[in-house]
Amino acid sequence: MIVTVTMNPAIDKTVEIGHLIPGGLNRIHKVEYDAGGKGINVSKTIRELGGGSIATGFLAGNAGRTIESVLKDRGIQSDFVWVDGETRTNTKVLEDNGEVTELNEPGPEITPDQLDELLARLEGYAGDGVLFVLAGSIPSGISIDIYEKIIRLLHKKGAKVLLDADGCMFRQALDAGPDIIKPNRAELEEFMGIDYRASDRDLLKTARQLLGKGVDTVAVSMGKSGAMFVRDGYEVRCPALNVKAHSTVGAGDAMVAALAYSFDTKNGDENTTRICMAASAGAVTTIGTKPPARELVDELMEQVIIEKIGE
Ligand SMILES: Nc1ncnc2c1ncn2[C@@H]1O[C@H](COP(=O)(O)OP(=O)(O)O)[C@@H](O)[C@H]1O
Ligand SMILES: O=P(O)(O)OC[C@H]1O[C@](O)(COP(=O)(O)O)[C@@H](O)[C@@H]1O
Repeated sequence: MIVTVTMNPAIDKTVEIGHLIPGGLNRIHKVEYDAGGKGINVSKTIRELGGGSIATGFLAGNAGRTIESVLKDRGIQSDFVWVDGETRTNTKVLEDNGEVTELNEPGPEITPDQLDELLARLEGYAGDGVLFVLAGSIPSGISIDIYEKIIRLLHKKGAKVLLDADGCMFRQALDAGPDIIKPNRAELEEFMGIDYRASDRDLLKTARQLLGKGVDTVAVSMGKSGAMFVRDGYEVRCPALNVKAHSTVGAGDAMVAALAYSFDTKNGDENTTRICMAASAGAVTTIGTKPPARELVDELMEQVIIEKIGE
């Protein structure tokens, strides 16, 4: 069983413009709305891949109701804690050259009781064979060590955790030894404390260090440069697939979904790598943050090139 946890869901509003003029008048020629937020995107992609998950976290207001009904329509079970205020809207400004500027809102305020309610629900789902996906930012009112706390809580119950977080939350959560992580290049560079582009060798070295902290699998996504998959006895690098890019927003979530789906279906290392590369490339071809269709993922899996990088 997979449980996705989205503490800070969002309606993703993708606006397409020719070229963004900061400080000027920008006319939008297309708008697309999606039920989003990292864990929710993961649940949507798992569904497309043919798997199932329960989506939980916090929802609020009209935007929250829209997200809940989208999930229902897609056949995804949801169990959110309802809070006051309004679930955020994240605006993605997509230019003709493919560049995306993201404006992500902070999200509603969460009270200690509401957080306790979510923790109780997570504990209720936890057990052997259950994978929790903890993904994305946290709304106000919640301290940055929350993922670390949740990982410890879930591990006590025998569950596994896939973490996709950035900044301090990522760093702090590592102390609890999440089982699978998917940092992107920038997140790993920030963790390494460097302000230049890390080489593949640097990224590999850091990924190996993370394995030493109790992490079982590190997937480092590197945008159009592909990805690296590192676990004990399996170290590979894959160039990105050649697809017609529309919006790269949601590509990372699709990779997380493929990792979770693979864990749940006990896919081997090579198949996991293939489906991660295919699902994430597929997500790049879709409009807004829509998940890729399974048929496309199957086609793309055939094109994945896996290069061994171990020394
Ligand atoms: N332009 C692209 N063409 C093909 N695949 C891409 C492209 N951009 C991203 N991807 C795929 O999506 C994965 C995740 O993208 P990335 O931008 O690293 O993640 P995130 O969305 O978390 O920042 C990459 O590892 C790659 O497989
Ligand atoms: O919780 P955060 O870090 O603000 O991120 C939320 C945003 O990330 C997304 O899930 C996309 O993430 P990726 O591009 O990393 O896959 C959007 O749907 C959402 O608006």
